Amino acid sequence: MKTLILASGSPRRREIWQQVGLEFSVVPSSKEEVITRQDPREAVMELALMKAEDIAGQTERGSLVVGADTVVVKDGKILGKPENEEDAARMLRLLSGGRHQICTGVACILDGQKKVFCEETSVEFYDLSEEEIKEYIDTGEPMDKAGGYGIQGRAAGFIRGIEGDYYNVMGFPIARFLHLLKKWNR
Ligand SMILES: Cc1cn([C@H]2C[C@H](O)[C@@H](COP(=O)(O)OP(=O)(O)OP(=O)(O)O)O2)c(=O)[nH]c1=O
Repeated sequence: MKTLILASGSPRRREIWQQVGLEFSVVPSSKEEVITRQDPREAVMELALMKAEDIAGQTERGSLVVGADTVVVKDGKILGKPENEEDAARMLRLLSGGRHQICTGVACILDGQKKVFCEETSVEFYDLSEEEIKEYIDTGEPMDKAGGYGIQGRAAGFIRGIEGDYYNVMGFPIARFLHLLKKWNR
């Protein structure tokens, strides 16, 4: 097995990798995330690749470096992490009572070889009252998460349904990644 490096500071991604028994090191990229593309799939793949390239330049041969980036997409518009509590409330109001998508881009680099993909999951929210939104923001949970919520936390109570990979919503499509690794090792 190659040396695996997770180029992400996200505690959720670390948990998911640990859950499936991967052995890896964490080396987060400190590159600033600037979304320049309108197309969400292109945007997350570009950012994931930027994070992986940043770390791949500092690693030894034989290291597989993996970067990822997650955004929420509502009516074609990208929602990243909220800038402040008011921004989080705006995002949650937008997501209330409807369906949105989560796009996670994943970029893998091994000795200059690159593989990049994007996984999409659809999530539907129940209607949220202003009081629920305020209470949720008061927990502090929305602030470091795309779209202002965490499906793995209290926002579990907002979810009417989900179509696709749950772990993709949490920030990393683990099964598709492992499938890619198996094919790569052949
Ligand atoms: C929608 C949603 C997002 N998130 C999180 C996953 C990601 O950590 C975060 C999106 O931010 P990202 O910019 O993808 O990742 P990050 O800043 O946490 O880490 P790094 O840049 O070092 O790779 O939102 C959840 O944890 N649960 C959810 O339900």
